[in-house]
Amino acid sequence: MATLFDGISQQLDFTSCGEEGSSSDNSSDDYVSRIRSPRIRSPRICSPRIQSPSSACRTPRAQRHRSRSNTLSSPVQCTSPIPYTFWKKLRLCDSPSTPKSLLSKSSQPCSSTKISRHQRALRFSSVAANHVHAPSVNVNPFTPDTVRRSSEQQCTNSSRSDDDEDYGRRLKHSLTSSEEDEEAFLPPKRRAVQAFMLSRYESEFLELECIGVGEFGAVYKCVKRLDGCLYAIKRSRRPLAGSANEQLALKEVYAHAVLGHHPHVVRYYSAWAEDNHMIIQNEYCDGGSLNDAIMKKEVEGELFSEAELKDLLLQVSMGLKYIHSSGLVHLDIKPSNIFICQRSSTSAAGEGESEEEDGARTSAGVIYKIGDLGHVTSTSSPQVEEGDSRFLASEVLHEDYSNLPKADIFALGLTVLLAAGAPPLPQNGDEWHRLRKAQLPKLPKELSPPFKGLLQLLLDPDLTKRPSARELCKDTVLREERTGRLAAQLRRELNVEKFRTAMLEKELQEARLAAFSLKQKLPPGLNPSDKMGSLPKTGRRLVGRKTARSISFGCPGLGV
Ligand SMILES: Nc1ncnc2c1ncn2[C@@H]1O[C@H](COP(=O)(O)OP(=O)(O)OP(=O)(O)O)[C@@H](O)[C@H]1O
Ligand SMILES: [Mg+2]
Repeated sequence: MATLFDGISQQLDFTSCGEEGSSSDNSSDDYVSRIRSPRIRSPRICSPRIQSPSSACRTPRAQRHRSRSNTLSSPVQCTSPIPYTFWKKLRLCDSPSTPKSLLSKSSQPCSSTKISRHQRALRFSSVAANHVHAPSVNVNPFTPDTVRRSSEQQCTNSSRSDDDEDYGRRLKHSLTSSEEDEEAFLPPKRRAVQAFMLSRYESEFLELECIGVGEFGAVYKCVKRLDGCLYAIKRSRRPLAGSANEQLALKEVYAHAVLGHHPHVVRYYSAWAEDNHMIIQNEYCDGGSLNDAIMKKEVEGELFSEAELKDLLLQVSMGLKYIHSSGLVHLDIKPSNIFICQRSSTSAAGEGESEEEDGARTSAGVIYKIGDLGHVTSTSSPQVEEGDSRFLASEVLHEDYSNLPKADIFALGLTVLLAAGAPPLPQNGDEWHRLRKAQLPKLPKELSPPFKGLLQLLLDPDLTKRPSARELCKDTVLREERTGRLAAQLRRELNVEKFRTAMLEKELQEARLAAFSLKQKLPPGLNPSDKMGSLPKTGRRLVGRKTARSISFGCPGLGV
């Protein structure tokens, strides 16, 4: 996030921030038509549900994966940095094409006169006032309040039919009576993801490159014009309003917003809808995805060491522990949804960071973060949209949602096996079933029996035997590496302190000897201690005669 973009000189020109009513050559129509031109053509995707292991695993995801290579190569998607002449027009302040200026124009169509600061403020407040009447506000289903209310609702009202009309009526009531706020937490008519802002994306960000294409859309590495930091901006592939994908997009935003900051969860900054596309601004992870790292190792003929694999498992477990403790489950854990930050930055440290996370930060210089929250759902009232069938636990396939966190643990086990060099996972067939019986695939390098045993446990068909994320964080097999590293670090620090103490003792000894010989050489009556009065003769001490006197020779804290 904090990396400065230095290849292109940024122009944040505040000097001409000015009068939005002033004339300009730039036509806003031209601008709007430009931003409306679709960037991405997506292939058709069929129904997302999985019915049985054999047919199932040919999920839309599988098709998406196949189509990804095609889409990746499309030059249309990977927009290169906007030419200078183009983005110069999109600067924050003086462009007539910014959302702000377009807003002003629309609210005062015939004005070509300059607008005073005061007038402008009034105009904006009247625009805001108009929006006070806008009725629809999304209800985030993952906030603790909503989860509590919806489960209470389920208990007390299990027989009630929740048809749309009913929700509409309740939502209407909730808007008219503050006492009926409770009602607003029932499933509302959602605010559609629609174009209600002009291109904030282009005015606030400079697109550098396309860094990934997935089910949801394309992800771009961008620099924010205002703060100069890098972000990953995820943009939905196709217009979303009313589409099934709208739900996925909203889920991702809801989950991010509720989760807040954690060192092992990709950080979320903002989200908005633009030209019917959902746009999500996330932390940019400079090491790419774990999938990229695995492929790179494969190409180079290298393997993750067992210590690295344990570190991966431990870090992702910490992220999962956080997600699960928030009453949510990820349901799409896989290498392409785990991101890597190479730097050991302070941004890795998040709120509520505990000792174990602190350890993660200082360990190997690589921080793993869970991303892509498009499948997140709550554990108490799950709405399951199965993720990639290759990583799907069989209980989820059989619609047993009683312990969904353990499905994440299962997927994490397979993720670590892939990092350990396992062959590509099957989407169905015998091998698919063997993995669900905890039969590990052949690995290019044997793992130690305790670690292998732990991985086997993660895949256990009896989900109660799979350790929870919390238990994994404490597991001695995973922590021994870290404990060993910590012990070595402490040993180094101890040695430094010992050396420092020895040096101080030596200096002290020399100083005492020097003082003693000086005292010997001086004639009686010229004893410096007498002159300075700091060392009165024993017989003359009036106070503290029985206590030993200490003298400092420039070694603070060390008494003689
Ligand atoms: N924060 C990020 N930092 C760096 N790269 C990212 C980031 N977010 C996404 N990417 C890249 O974009 C790819 C797709 O992102 P993401 O998984 O969020 O989208 P998706 O459409 O849900 O993908 P999929 O369908 O494969 O799960 C990732 O595999 C990764 O290569
Ligand atoms: Mg993904």
